[in-house]
This record gives sequence, C-alpha cells and structure tokens, in this order.
Amino acid sequence: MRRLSEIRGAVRENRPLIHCITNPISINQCANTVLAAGARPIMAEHPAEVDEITESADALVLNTGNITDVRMVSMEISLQAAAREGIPVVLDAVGTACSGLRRGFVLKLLETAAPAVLKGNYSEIYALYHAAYHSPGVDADGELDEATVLDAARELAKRYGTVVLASGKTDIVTDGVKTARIKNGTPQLAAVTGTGCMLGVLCGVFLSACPGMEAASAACVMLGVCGQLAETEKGSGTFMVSLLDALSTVTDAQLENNMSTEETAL
Ligand SMILES: Nc1ncnc2c1ncn2[C@@H]1O[C@H](COP(=O)(O)OP(=O)(O)OP(=O)(O)O)[C@@H](O)[C@H]1O
Ligand SMILES: Cc1ncsc1CCO
Repeated sequence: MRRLSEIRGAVRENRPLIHCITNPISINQCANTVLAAGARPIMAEHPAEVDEITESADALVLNTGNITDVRMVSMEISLQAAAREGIPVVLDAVGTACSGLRRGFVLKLLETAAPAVLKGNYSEIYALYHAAYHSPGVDADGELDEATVLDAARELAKRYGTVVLASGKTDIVTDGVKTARIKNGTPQLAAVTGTGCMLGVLCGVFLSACPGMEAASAACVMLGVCGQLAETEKGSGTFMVSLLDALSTVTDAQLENNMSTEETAL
C-alpha cells in the first residue's frame, strides 16, 4: 500500500469535495468523518441539482441504507454524471442482504457504470453474489466466514471490474487478483450504528487521492485504528465521540504503529 501518510497529506492539501447521497440515520456522522479526514462533504440529494453537484466533486459516495424513490433517481443521475466526468465512485450496498429492492437496485447501478469501490459488510457482499441468500436487518450475519466472503468478493470484483471491500472483524479488499486483509478494529465499531457508512465515506475521501485498492485499504486502516484508539468502557455515546476525536487527531505515526494488514496476490 502506498504510504498512508502520503495519501492523507494529499487529502489535507487538496481538500477534496466529497458528494454523498446517503441515509438520514448516519448522515451527520458521515459529514463529520469527511471533515475529520481533511476533506469537504456535500450531502445533496435533490434530483434537480445532483448532476451539477457531482460534476464539481472529487468523489461520489452512493449509500443505499435508506433508499426512497427520490434518492434512487438522484443516485442514477449522479452515477451517470460521475461516469461522464471520470469522477471516482464508492457504491455502499447497505441492506442488500435484507431487501430485494435494494439488491436489484445495486445490481442495476453496477451494470450502469462500475464504481471504483463496491462496499458492504460480509452479508451485503455475499448477497450480491448469491441471489438466494437472505439475512434480516442491516448488520452482518455472524455465520458467514471470511473464506466464503473472500470468494464472493473476488468473483464480484472480476465480474464488474471493480475493487470490492467487505467489512467485518477482518476487512477484505480485493480487485479479484490482489487481496488485502485489514485486521484493525474493535467490536465497539459494530456496537454503534453507521460505522460502515463512515468507512464508505472515508473510501470516497481517499479515492480522490489514489486508486481503489489503496483507497479502500487506507480507509479500513484509518477507521480500524481510530476505533482501537477510541475504545472505552463508558459506553456507546462516549465511544462515538471518541471515534470522531480520533479521526480528526490521529497521527501518521499512530496509524503506522497500529496498522495490521496482510497483502496477497493470487
Ligand atoms: N468484531 C469486530 N472486530 C473489530 N472490528 C470490527 C468488528 N466488526 C466490525 N468491525 C469494524 O467496524 C467497521 C464497520 O464494519 P461493519 O461490517 O460493522 O459495517 P456495517 O455492518 O456496514 O455497519 P453499519 O451498518 O452500522 O454502518 C469496520 O471498520 C470493521 O472493520
Ligand atoms: C440502522 C440503519 N438502517 C438503515 S441504514 C442504517 C445505518 C447503518 O447502516
């Protein structure tokens, strides 16, 4: 992986604009995550303005956590604008394991234009590969093992010509040939809502500075290490505040010293 310090330095210098069409559950913590990383968020979603806004952005993040008719139209318009202008896209496939509507919509977007990064938790990525798989809710099904998800992620990466990020206890990032496993993190990240969405916007931030494999791996290291630094016995509220504190204050040395990654080429 290119040095995380170089990627972060480029972000802080360029202050990229990150257009996010996302869900109201985690929208505020996502905007703050983008700011903490040194970039600028814009969370616009009106269909009549998103073409213009995507056109002026440095990366686009589409998150299906709370799709509505309006957001679906806006995401299609923005995806077309990004493809036309060569703007990198993260497609965060939230809820694809629990809803046929979302699954069909994400597959349609994937056919329209390959995103730089296709992201989801283990269940969401597996559901995009295996049509019959279903799991209730937006959290990952604890029964899915890493090897099974890695196979699905590799196949999806090859099929759509994208980088796939499957998040979980060990995050998997693959382009279908090379694979990175990031072992940073804490179970507290899964005990508060929206940390997967935060991971998605961090991918968008880093995509403005480097290609998909590096951007997705850097995002996993950043969120995972900051989660470790934020660990607390006080509870979920304090953890979320400490996580944002860590995202905005973490040093390159802390990231280098705490990162736990393995890279393999098939
Ligand atoms: N058991 C765990 N141990 C360590 N880190 C974890 C664990 N579970 C999840 N994480 C980390 O939490 C972050 C979010 O991943 P997760 O797979 O929980 O997302 P998600 O299910 O999409 O979350 P949400 O739906 O709440 O946005 C990632 O950085 C991941 O590495
Ligand atoms: C709880 C929840 N429901 C839809 S999106 C979301 C935030 C985490 O994905």
